[in-house]
Amino acid sequence: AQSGTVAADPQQYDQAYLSPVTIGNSQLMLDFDTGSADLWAFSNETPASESVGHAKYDSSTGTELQGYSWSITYGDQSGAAGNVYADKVVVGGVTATKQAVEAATSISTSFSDNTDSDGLLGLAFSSINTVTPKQQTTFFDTVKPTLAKALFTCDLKQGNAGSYTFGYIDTSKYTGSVTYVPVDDSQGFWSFTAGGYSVGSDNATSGSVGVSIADTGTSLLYLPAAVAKAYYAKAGGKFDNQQGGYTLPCNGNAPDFNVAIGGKTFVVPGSYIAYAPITSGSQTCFGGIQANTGIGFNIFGDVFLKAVYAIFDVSQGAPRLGFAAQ
Ligand SMILES: O=C([C@@H]1CCCNC1)N1CCCCC1
Repeated sequence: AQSGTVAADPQQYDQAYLSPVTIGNSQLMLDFDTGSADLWAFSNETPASESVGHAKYDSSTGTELQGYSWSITYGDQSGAAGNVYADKVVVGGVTATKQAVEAATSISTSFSDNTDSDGLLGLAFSSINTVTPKQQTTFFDTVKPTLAKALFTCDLKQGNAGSYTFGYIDTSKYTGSVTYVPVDDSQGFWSFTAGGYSVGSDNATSGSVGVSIADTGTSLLYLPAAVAKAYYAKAGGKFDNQQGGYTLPCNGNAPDFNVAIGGKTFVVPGSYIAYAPITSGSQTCFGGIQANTGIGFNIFGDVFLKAVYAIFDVSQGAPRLGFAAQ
């Protein structure tokens, strides 16, 4: 049975985390994304003008799936599209001998401009994979039958390299016990329900955060508008239309955000929520907590995930998420 671990290296401000992946004879840095289900990469089929500074998948090592294509648009309206190959994919020593690899023939500017990332490796449920005419499986679903345990874990860190594991839980990576909650995979996401919250030392959790997805590919923590408002009222922040979200002082006094999941309270340090100066050198920071307006559910992105050890587990049949303090 297979198991393995791979580094998750943070970009500036932990905007995304990139991991080395070997596809055929190509080595690329991919953004592991539990909020989508396509493995796509810059490739020899991507226009040179769109792939400056990127490592590319050389599809000559793959077997083209004739007549297959893919096209994905993300929540921020970025996207990509192209052709499909079956090829060998190795992640941290775990091998998928025939993984659907989606070679990009067109890519939106936000991906072309981010030269740290050579593509995405989707880890949501394969039910939202975009390949047509025959939907393909994610890397995790492809290797799942061969894994020691049908699970993967995520250990992201603030400003430091973290890791993903496949097939095993690294008990040295967390403190205390793991709290498991049921996952509703009906929309293709790792969706769970979060409970009460509190701000700072005020430990009387109140309200209910509600339906949320765990999304390693999203930088921030998107919460109900009322919760975001309550946080920034205590943090001395404000909604800044010009910045397109809440901002707050970078002065190190941002309060923690506490949220109950499965009856256990998890703490997001205030230092994670004073996310980044709005412009270099500014004393005003863009907030790591923002309102989920227009999304319809909460997104527990990297601002939350780097505060915990997370286990994405289908070993029990029904999918579940495990969270532990780190
Ligand atoms: O496009 C996304 C995200 C974008 C960032 C990377 N993860 C996937 N979605 C998740 C939230 C609901 C809408 C779709």
